[in-house]
Amino acid sequence: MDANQFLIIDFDSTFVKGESLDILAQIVGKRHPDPETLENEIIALTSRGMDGSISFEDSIRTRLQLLSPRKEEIEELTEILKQEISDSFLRSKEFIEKHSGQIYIVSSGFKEFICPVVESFGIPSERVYANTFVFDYEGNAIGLDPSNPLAKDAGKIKVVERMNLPGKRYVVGDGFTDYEIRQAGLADLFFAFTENVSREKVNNLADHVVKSFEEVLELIPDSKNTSKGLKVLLLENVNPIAVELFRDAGYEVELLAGALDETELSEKIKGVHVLGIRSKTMVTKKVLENADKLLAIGAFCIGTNQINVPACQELGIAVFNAPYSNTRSVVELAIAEIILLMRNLPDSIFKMKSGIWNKSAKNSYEVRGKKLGIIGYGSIGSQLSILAEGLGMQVYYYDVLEKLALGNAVKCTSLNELLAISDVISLHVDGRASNKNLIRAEHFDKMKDGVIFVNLSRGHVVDIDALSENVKSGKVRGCAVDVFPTEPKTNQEPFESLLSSLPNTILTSHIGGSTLEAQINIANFVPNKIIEYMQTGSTANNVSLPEIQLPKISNAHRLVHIHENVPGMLAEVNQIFAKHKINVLGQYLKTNEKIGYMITSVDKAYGNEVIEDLKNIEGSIRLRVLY
Ligand SMILES: NC(=O)C1=CN([C@@H]2O[C@H](COP(=O)(O)OP(=O)(O)OC[C@H]3O[C@@H](n4cnc5c(N)ncnc54)[C@H](O)[C@@H]3O)[C@@H](O)[C@H]2O)C=CC1
Ligand SMILES: O=C(O)C(=O)COP(=O)(O)O
Repeated sequence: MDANQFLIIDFDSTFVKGESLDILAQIVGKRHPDPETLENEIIALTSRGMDGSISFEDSIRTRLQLLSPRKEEIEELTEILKQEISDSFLRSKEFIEKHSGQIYIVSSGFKEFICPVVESFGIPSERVYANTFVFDYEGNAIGLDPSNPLAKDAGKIKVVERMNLPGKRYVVGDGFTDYEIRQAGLADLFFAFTENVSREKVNNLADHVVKSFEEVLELIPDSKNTSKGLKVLLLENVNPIAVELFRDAGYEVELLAGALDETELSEKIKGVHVLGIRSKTMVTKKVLENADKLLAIGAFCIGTNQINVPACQELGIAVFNAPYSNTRSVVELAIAEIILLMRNLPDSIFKMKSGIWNKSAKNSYEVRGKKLGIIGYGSIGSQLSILAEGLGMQVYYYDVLEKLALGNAVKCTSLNELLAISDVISLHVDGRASNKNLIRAEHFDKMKDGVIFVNLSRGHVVDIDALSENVKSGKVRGCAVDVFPTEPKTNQEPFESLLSSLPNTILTSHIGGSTLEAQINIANFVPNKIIEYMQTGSTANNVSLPEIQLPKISNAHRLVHIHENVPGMLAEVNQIFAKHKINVLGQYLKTNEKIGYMITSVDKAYGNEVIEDLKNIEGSIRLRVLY
């Protein structure tokens, strides 16, 4: 626990297992004419006071009048309570002793029996806020000190207000009066403690319902680690650096070597807050329907076509990728393959390995002076353009978007123009669905005879049957293919392709971006973006939500509200802040055609109702609270 964090703990049914006055009723009952009725009356009054159905003041006064305990009976109660400390508090004794300076007991019970119990945990009486008895001259408790705020309704609120603790305050208790502290905006979180008793009404109002004190400690958002309890699932052998980064940031990480299919992932995704994948894992609508906790997806690669991004957008899930981390690796492989294919080397390398010497210049050419046609002039295409020019190639490109021609590259105004002019064709379009079979039989017909064809983009972009036919016929003199319509999920699964037995053909196992440099770059880039998003709400570089870049917050809360982009949303949100008298420190809103992404920084004081009201606005998709 950080030095600026404070725990405010209730006593009855929280620190100890039972309700002190109920136990006292049993003790007093020994000298009472009708002990059973007395006990039942006390229990009923305690319970009604606890769940808020009668005022606390009435509940405690009536109970005291009924009991009128004697001093020695209170001492007997103290001894019983020492034996009745809640199990999880006993287990956490060392923690409590260590942090006792930040732990306060705030109870509507009585100091006379609370102090001796909690003192053994290192909590001194100065940090116990509770009522005190008023005794008559015979030693009978006849009332309670009326000047103590805890003797009245809303007493806990007054006490905590006066304590004025300088930092984050977390209230742990089982009763409505404990929740009231949070409701009054005087606590940052309220934990409904159910180890001994569970009150539905109170649980419904809590930030967290916990079964033990250890659970409270797990959930306390310590300022260095706001990610406790958040789960990250990483698939497809993402570089271990990513695992380290997430773990260092406090996440619980599971790393699997291969991809998962839709059914497997639909099961595995449950309870996961962050999913990390590469190009193989399909994040479909069905997977997303099962993703009950998912906040962000990291594509540890460039392409995001494997993710249903529109569905993520509708669900308010942020999707991040690494748009430039493996660009150079793909380009270098493309260059290498173009040179190998122009020299007709793949087959002769293979022959040498089988002991066949074939020194010949047949079908072997330099790349210098040849025309390279690049389809898709994005990051990879344009980088290839520069390197290929460095080798003396004449570059032509075609892109659906207007792109700046780098160096001496020449823009083609149509795909057909590029196909007809190029000696080498290299595909670098993205994997959007409409690019399925972008290159098919009719396009091969338009290419030069003896063309070299390279595809390092996505498998479904090329009609494999048509490519195979054209390699067989010699129309395509050589091809390199790194990506396939169907690829194995793991290195253990077999690979089959029509292209396997073709001449002058290089087949690689989707390793265009698989260099150590690229994988290290990606493993640093993606987790950092996701961690930043989770901590600050910044969506810079994400591909599903509107982009907002924000600094870290201190001494404030940030409420992230993702909603349908409908008119009046900003006004509705701000009406709720106004209604609850919330001070807005800063507000940022960005929309796209479908959704709005709004971040509001507020000062610390806000109650659970604000959250509920914001969630209930029609068109709300998701609400996150950042500390
Ligand atoms: N083999 C591998 O290991 C790798 C493959 N890739 C693939 O390469 C693709 C391209 O990567 P970047 O260049 O970084 O992406 P990018 O988004 O910067 O570039 C793609 C370009 O293709 C253009 N385009 C899309 N459809 C087109 C069409 N039908 N005709 C003409 N132009 C079209 C776009 O306008 C864009 O300029 C990725 O989306 C990914 O699928 C990326 C990295 C590694
Ligand atoms: O970056 C991309 O889009 C790729 O295709 C590389 O995918 P990978 O991470 O090697 O599965």
